[in-house]
Amino acid sequence: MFRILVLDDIAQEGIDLLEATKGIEYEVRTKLKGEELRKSLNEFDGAILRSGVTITPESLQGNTRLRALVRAGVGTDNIDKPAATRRGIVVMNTPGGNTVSTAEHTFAMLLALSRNIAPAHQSLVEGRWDRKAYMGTQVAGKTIGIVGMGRIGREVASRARAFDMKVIAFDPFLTDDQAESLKVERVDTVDEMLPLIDYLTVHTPLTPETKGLIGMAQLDKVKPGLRVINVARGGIYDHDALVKGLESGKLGGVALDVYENEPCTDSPLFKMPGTCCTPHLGASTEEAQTQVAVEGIHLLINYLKTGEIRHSVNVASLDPKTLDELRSYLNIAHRLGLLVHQWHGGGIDHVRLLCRGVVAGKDTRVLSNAFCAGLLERVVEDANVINSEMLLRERGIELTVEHNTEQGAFTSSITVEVSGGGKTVSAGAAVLGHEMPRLILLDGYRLESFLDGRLFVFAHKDVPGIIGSVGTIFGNNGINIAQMAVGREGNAAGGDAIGVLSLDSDVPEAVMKELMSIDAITQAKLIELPAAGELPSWMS
Ligand SMILES: NC(=O)C1=CN([C@@H]2O[C@H](COP(=O)(O)OP(=O)(O)OC[C@H]3O[C@@H](n4cnc5c(N)ncnc54)[C@H](O)[C@@H]3O)[C@@H](O)[C@H]2O)C=CC1
Ligand SMILES: O=C(O)C(=O)COP(=O)(O)O
Repeated sequence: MFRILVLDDIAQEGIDLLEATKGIEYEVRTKLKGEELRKSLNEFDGAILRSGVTITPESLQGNTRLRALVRAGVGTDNIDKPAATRRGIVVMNTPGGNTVSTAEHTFAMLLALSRNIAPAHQSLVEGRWDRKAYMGTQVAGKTIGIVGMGRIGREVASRARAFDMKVIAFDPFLTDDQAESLKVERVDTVDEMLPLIDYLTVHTPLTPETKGLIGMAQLDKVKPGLRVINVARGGIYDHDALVKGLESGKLGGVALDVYENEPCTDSPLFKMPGTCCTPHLGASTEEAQTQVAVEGIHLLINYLKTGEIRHSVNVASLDPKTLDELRSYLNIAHRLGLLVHQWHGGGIDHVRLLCRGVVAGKDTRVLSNAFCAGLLERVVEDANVINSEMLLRERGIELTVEHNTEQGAFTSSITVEVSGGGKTVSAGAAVLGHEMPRLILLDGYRLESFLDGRLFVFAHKDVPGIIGSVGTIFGNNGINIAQMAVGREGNAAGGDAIGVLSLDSDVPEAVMKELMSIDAITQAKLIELPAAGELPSWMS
């Protein structure tokens, strides 16, 4: 049974979906913050939220249960993503669901500003019939500047064109070809468009580059009377510059849907003429809310039940097809991580992963995540496929991933090498048949061994009788050997070799000592791997 927490008001259709899904329990707890939020998050496997709740590092402090946070909407700026990643929590959003509604709201604001809709309505509420005071401006023939030509920016552009407006756009990722096909004029900087435009609308996240995009300095560059609209994120326009711009007439109107601190009920702008403000309503339509709630709940349930990751903003996506194709390779990558961690046994500073054959052409980021999870799992509490690569890099461990799509002896194989403390160990694995993970390489020696359960690994001199001596000690102590593999240097006896025995039971300390006393053995270790067919919780 998975438990899901609904942290914000989401559409009933999303709640109905939770209700109808077997194996899911849910609770709605809105307006949570502080300690109450922290405690609640630790009682659930997944949570869904909108912009009404803020997930800080403190909200996730001590969390051992939560696996996924889904934003029913676009902006995930209210979720501390590094903190979530560190805790192994995948963060997903529903990017397309509210695009059209937000573009429509932008246009509603633009038209409301142009025709003084809000104050004119208010004048009637107050019993005044004053047509002269509310003379407007026609939008046809005017020029609009759009900063951010992503999903919403493009929808706004197409609506502006339908209103016979000229569109000038800035987005660092907008190419000339795209601009041509979108019928917009592309510019290289925001400053370039400022003297040319009658309206400015922004559709970017709040980033260090977009924060204060319109500030005091920009007021000197604008065409006087510019009307500005922000339905993206508070802070993109500098608040004081907006006030100053309206007072001086440099700005002819300000429409805001979003604020630096929300909820925001107290701003000098609300009372100024020439403004039109709404309380973050861009995505608040029945259509958008139904779509983001249903999609968000699907994302949560699919991740918890199958491991499928879509629209993640903090880890690589893992769609059902890729998950299916890679499942057995994720499994061996994870097992290799566990194996080399134990075989190396010391501090690691460099990790190398080589994907070879068919698998090298797939999404190897998830494979390296699975390997890193295995590598850290026994030393870092809660290391998993979501956070392990970040944890590895935070510990100053360098990770390199190489690909070679040429097939070797196997259709696909994964080889890993870890170094540190003057020691390097390596291991390779492949999947035989349908789902049989096999160790095919250890410290450069070719062999073929099981990659599960309890393994006794011993480096030794390839001299006659060594296998017999090891077998006798295990036999005398009632420890059954299920499978045995030996790899050695070249074809001749007498060199260095490595042996891997699969054991049916544990090896007591005293027996290990006895084994280590065999002269020809130079190094031996007992390695614990998941049982055959056992998958880590994040993959099952
Ligand atoms: N008011 C509301 O209720 C809603 C607000 N939003 C906000 O709208 C914004 C845009 O959403 P989408 O279009 O869906 O996102 P998107 O990711 O499709 O588009 C964002 C665009 O901004 C561009 N960009 C990033 N940095 C830039 C910069 N410094 N200068 C110019 N362009 C830059 C990106 O290249 C991208 O094309 C987001 O911040 C989102 O949170 C989204 C939905 C509802
Ligand atoms: O999707 C977004 O980024 C939004 O800003 C919409 O916010 P909301 O879900 O309406 O709180």
